[in-house]
Amino acid sequence: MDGSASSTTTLQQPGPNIIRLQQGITRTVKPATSGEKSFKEIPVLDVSRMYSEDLAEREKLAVEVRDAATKVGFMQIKNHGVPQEAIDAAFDHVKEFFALPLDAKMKLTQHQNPHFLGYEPLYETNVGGLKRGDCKESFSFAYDPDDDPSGGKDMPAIIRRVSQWPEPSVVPGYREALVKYQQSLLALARRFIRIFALALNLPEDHFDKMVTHPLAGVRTLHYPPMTGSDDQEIGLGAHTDIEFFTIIVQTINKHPALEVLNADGEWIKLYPQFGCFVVNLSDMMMRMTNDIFLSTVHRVINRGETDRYSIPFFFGANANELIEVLPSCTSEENPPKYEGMTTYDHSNARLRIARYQHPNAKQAQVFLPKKYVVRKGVPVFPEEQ
Ligand SMILES: O=C(O)CCC(=O)C(=O)O
Ligand SMILES: [Fe+2]
Repeated sequence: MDGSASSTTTLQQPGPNIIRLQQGITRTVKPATSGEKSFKEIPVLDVSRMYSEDLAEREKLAVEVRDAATKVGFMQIKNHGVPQEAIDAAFDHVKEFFALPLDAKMKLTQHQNPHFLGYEPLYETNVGGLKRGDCKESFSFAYDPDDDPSGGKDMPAIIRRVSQWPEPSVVPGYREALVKYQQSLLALARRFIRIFALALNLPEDHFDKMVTHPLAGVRTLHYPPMTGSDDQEIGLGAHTDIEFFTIIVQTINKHPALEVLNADGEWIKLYPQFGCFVVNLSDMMMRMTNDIFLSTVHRVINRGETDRYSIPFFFGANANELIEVLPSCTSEENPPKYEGMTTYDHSNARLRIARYQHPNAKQAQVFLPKKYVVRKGVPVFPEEQ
């Protein structure tokens, strides 16, 4: 699904400090040498200032975001403006859905959807290359321009992803509650990306035209308590996410479950605070910023006896947008490390590797035809029109 966990993989270690993830991505985790200590906790930011009329307030927040983005790649955000009722309603319906018998859920299997949308049962992915794999089940749905009151109009049909939903009688109100939650998160993400623009020394509206029909998919997740006493399963193995950033809400259980890898190779537990979202930067953000902003490796382990639920919202640019390294992130000593790439090509490649059991994963990759590629809404290859 859009921007979802790259369900990456295997912690093989070719060298003592190199983590090799499934997509051929490696992360070097080495003790910080610059005198600056690697992070030991995840910062909490009060983001109410993004709604301030006062630019100076928004800029102060941008400084904090830049600090978290360059040092940690993760943050918790409080006072984000999403009503608690929308969150509660989403969780109520998510719990009801996952409590259905397996055959009812399998009617929505991702294998019958070309865009990897729908239901994925326990152990379908195996991010860590373990004997049993990832002890989680999920349901994913995509951005639908018809549900977006503030955008969607210029979305080419070729990049539209159609979701599958349960019949309304199966879990009454499921689709409505989740789409409502998605809309709230979309509004939040469009606001928050303006703070990222400031944090990157860009005009505040720099990204606005790039997120008019964005990747804004949602994945609902259920992690039952892990059963095995061995270490042959995990909730979700170590990976990085795909798009610009992910916004996660989670049930708060006795044992924290989400863990974030620091530069010393230590797994730092994220203690979720009530009323906060977790925001983690993802690979397209890291690529666009020439590795200045970090897309940090993370994993989930559900210890204890309680079921855990979480709802990540994956936010990326319009799929037909060409993403290039930002000039504000380069210099003579630090030239661009990456070529431009559309969000479409980037995400599809990643999803296919992660969902290796999906029938489409084996077909040759399809790239977005050049005539659809835009830079802030303007065709990049007008001669192809
Ligand atoms: O369940 C969580 O808290 C995190 C899930 C996650 O990392 C993902 O879906 O990419
Ligand atoms: Fe993730």
